[in-house]
Amino acid sequence: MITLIKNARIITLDESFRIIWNGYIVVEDMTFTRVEEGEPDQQLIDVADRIRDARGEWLMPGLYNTHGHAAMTLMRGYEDNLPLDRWLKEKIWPFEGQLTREAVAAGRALAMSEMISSGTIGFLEMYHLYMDDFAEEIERVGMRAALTRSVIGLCSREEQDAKLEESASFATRWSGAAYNRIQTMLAPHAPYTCPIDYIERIVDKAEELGLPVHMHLAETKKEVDDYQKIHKMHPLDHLDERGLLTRVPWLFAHGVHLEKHHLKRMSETHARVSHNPMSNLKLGSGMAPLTAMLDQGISVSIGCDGVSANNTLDLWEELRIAVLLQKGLLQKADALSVEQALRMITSEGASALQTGHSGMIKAGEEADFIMIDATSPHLQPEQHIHSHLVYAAKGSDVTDVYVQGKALMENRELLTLDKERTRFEANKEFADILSRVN
Ligand SMILES: CSC[C@H]1O[C@@H](n2cnc3c(O)ncnc32)[C@H](O)[C@@H]1O
Ligand SMILES: [Zn+2]
Repeated sequence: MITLIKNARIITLDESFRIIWNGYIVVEDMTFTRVEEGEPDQQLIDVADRIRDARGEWLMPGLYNTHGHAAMTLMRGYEDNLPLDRWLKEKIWPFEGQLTREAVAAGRALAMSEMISSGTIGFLEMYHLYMDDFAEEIERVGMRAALTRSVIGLCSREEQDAKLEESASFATRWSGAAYNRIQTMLAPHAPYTCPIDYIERIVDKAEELGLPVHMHLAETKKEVDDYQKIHKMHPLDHLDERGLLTRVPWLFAHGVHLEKHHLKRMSETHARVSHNPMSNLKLGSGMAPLTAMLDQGISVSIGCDGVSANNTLDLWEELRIAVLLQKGLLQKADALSVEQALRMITSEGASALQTGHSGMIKAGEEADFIMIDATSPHLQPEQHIHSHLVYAAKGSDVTDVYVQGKALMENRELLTLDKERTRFEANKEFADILSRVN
């Protein structure tokens, strides 16, 4: 199957960061075979099975959301004013205790629907319920994902081991599935819910299986202060003292309360960070030192976290708040470039998920791309497209989403999810749980 899309503005976000102002792409099965400037020749037109005129729409890499809990879309607006520890203990965990298999599925369908609609093609999922169901659904829907069956270790040694075993067997089962669109990691929830010995056993297992490890880290000051009182050190120093930072590739979520020496160590050990500014603001957790992380050479990508702490899965909004926060906080108008910003939601996100995609538009790469309606007033004049993507674009500007050459959305219509049914199920399941939890 050969698809030709012509008359597109191609925002490659490749190593050269070039824009092809009028060009075309050729997709053969799952792969870009040509990404070129100008008009396609007649020979190409003759062999193409499908030709589409993009009429100047912008064509760019899909976005990556590198930390989240998809089922939590069901809890959108459920609690807006509590800090993390009280939010978890008083609201989230009791609600999650009531989640049925159907409710989890409804929340996840809603999350995927929201992500695809706004141009996100890949995401990291950290959760503990019905992960096989989710993997099967992602395979069917066509997104990319790094999946973790996460564990909380506040239980007996036997229970900890059983959870780790379940986590590892899930990871082994799904690693590389769906033509490599699905990858897996192990994921202790956080240092305050997983004793260090347990984290060490998780790292042992990850090392044995060749998997990365994902964990919430230093999200709130309270959590770090409490940890210091008990262990006399910061959680990251504790991981380092045990030699755990160098044994596996780490992807930490948050990293709000870190000192300079932590950033240096993270850089030295190639730890990655998923920066979640909206969640950190909404839960009153603070603001992560994003610019300092980038200055240290740390690979930083962006995550929306659970919707109940955000309250959307719109990565455009998330990126904008990330950039503006740094500028305001540092009183530095050039704190971050648009190139650094866009890489965080594309190539850095792709590398964090480890699905083997570069997150760039180029020949030879798997054909993942999104298209953006460039006719809206807020994207004019069109000259500074990179700037518009960071400072003006919205999720609703995205019209088309393709992964491995397959359309997940065309002309704003979702093709692998039923939007109306998803909406209905989410409302039904939320109402059902609410009647039991309150
Ligand atoms: C078992 S991992 C999934 C678990 O994590 C909880 N959670 C959601 N958001 C956050 C956050 O920002 N920090 C810490 N924990 C969080 C939630 O209960 C999920 O079920
Ligand atoms: Zn989280």
